[in-house]
Amino acid sequence: MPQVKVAVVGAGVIGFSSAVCIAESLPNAAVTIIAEKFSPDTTSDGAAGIFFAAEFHEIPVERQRRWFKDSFNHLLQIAHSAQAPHAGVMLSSGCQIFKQEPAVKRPFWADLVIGQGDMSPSELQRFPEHGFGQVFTTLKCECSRYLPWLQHRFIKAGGVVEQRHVSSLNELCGFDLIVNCSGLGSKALADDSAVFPVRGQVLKVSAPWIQHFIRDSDGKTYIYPGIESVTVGGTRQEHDWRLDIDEQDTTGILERCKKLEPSLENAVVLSKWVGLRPSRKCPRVERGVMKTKGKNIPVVHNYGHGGWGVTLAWGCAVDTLGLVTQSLRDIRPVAKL
Ligand SMILES: Cc1cc2nc3c(=O)[nH]c(=O)nc-3n(C[C@H](O)[C@H](O)[C@H](O)COP(=O)(O)OP(=O)(O)OC[C@H]3O[C@@H](n4cnc5c(N)ncnc54)[C@H](O)[C@@H]3O)c2cc1C
Ligand SMILES: O=C(O)CCC(=O)C(=O)O
Repeated sequence: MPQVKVAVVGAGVIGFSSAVCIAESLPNAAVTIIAEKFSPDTTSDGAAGIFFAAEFHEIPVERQRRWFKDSFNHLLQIAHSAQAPHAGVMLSSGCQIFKQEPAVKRPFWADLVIGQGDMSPSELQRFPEHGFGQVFTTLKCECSRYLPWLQHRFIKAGGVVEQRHVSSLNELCGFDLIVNCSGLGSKALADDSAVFPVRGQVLKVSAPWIQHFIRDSDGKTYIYPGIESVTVGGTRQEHDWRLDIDEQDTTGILERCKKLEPSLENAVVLSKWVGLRPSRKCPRVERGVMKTKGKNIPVVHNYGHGGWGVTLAWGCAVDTLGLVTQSLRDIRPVAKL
């Protein structure tokens, strides 16, 4: 019989990863995921889902390496299994190109992906405006498949799913512990003014001959072949809440991407999409407490992953599980978890 009631707010890649980790690891926790939007309507659903990350300067790099490594190794196992197409996970090889050689040539995750190395001058000839590049094989996780797959796993582990808007975490005072994975919603739910949107527009095109990804290091031009289509992007517009398609952005994306991959001239545009990255100076993965109706309810926050939520989701979920376990030990020291 479950002894502790846990609410996870948010059904994007951060919420579902956390909920699955908790439900599968703590058999005595009854876990309910509560969210306004589920797949296919979350921000996570539209992400290209490439495993890549920028460094957050306020978080120890070792912690970020652990997030990346835990995520990468977990999804690599899925990529090498028969579950891969169902989960939307695949290996993806390609290059990141730079106008000039960067000051930091090796990102913190360089040795955690596969076969990272510098491009040779002859490989770079394809990109006359770029003077430096790196090739590597990483993962791509398409959340429009991954989220339903995680939901299935969550329900199999005894999890319960509830669709509704939460106006305040106080509404959840019937639970013993709350895990807040509400992304941009944390601006209101956690009263966190540091959370802001970074608007991103991408297109999905049909171009099955494109097999390798290309990313300009400015983060605004990328071509990511996926399971059924190629994602081309993008934009990074800070504090921009517009969710409608901007046709000027569409034109700019196609022009920039065709400069890197001229054969896109023959691609057919299948769809256009805008998402708001739940951004913050750095993600918040930490314990807090909510005082309500004379009770202290532990809250574990896991939000604010900006443009890297798919990449960091499993690693942050493992950290979240650790924080949940510590919090439950504080409130139920003798209970079996
Ligand atoms: C164009 C674009 C491309 C991207 N590409 C990549 C990529 O290639 N690789 C990568 O790693 N990342 C990428 N990202 C970033 C990634 O999409 C995000 O970091 C990730 O989706 C964040 O996940 P999340 O679960 O925190 O948020 P979301 O997916 O936004 O989920 C938030 C959840 O919280 C719920 N919620 C919020 N407020 C409330 C409330 N008050 N009541 C109830 N429910 C609430 C929502 O309904 C939703 O279920 C991209 C983003 C964009 C926009
Ligand atoms: O930046 C990238 O290369 C991948 C896409 C992404 O993470 C984003 O647009 O947020």
